[in-house]
Amino acid sequence: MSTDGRPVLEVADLEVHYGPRRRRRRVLHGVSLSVTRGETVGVIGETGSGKSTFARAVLGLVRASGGRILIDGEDVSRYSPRQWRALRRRGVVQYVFQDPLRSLDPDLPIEESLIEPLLVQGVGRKEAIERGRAYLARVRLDSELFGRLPGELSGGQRQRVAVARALVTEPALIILDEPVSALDSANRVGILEILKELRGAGVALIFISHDLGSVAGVADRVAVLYQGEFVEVGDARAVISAPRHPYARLLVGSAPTLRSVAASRAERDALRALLNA
Ligand SMILES: Nc1ncnc2c1ncn2[C@@H]1O[C@H](COP(=O)(O)OP(=O)(O)OP(=O)(O)O)[C@@H](O)[C@H]1O
Repeated sequence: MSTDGRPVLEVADLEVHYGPRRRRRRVLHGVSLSVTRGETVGVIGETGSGKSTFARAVLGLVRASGGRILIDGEDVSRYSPRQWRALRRRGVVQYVFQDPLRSLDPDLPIEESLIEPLLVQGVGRKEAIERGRAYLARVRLDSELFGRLPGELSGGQRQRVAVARALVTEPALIILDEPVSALDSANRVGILEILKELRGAGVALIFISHDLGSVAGVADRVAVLYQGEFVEVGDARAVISAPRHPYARLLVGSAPTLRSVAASRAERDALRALLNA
């Protein structure tokens, strides 16, 4: 891991509410997290705990009702929707969703999808293609697939393209919201390996999942979200081997990917190898 200790993301006392005034409901409460360059932080929690809301707030897709968000040193807390759009377009912060079709234009060949953010940034087409291809190779996508439409790829291949697309602008921070949840076990392990490799590249990653097993081998630190609050944040190995908060203990004790009979032996072995590497 290469980290210079400088926070790429600083979130302090974040509050998010949903709903109109009288039925206003608090979904995130006093959430604080800081992520440094080259660091991967896993955010885990059960369904409805507020994981996606956290991601959406950091991407400016939902408005925070309180607290502060600093991205690469810039206070974005009071940004207007237009400023947020400009920030996302600059490619400083990128995202990968569970369903890669959400981040890829179904009518654009994948190579075009990949170079689009670079063209928006003013990079010339020739250089954009070169850089795009380099990232597709990095996520181990066969060059004969570059001209295909997203619908002509498998789910795992599409997710590799989405990861390459997130990387191509060399962002400071990538937020991955359940990036492997929809994949079969072979593709899941493939994407986890790629994410692990990224740790050495200086990019900060936030890896959101309900599944501790997926996060375990990739994250340096783990933050456990419970009913809209981080109840435990710490070194991944420490949280996994000796969780302190009762809810974290429950999560660790029932981590499905590491324990369930539904997970194949090959998947469990591969995850253990990642965990021990
Ligand atoms: N746009 C919205 N308007 C109102 N309530 C919402 C909205 N989006 C999410 N919620 C509610 O906020 C809470 C947190 O949702 P969120 O999607 O952040 O949870 P999550 O931890 O990502 O869950 P999952 O793992 O199922 O995706 C849930 O109770 C959800 O119903």
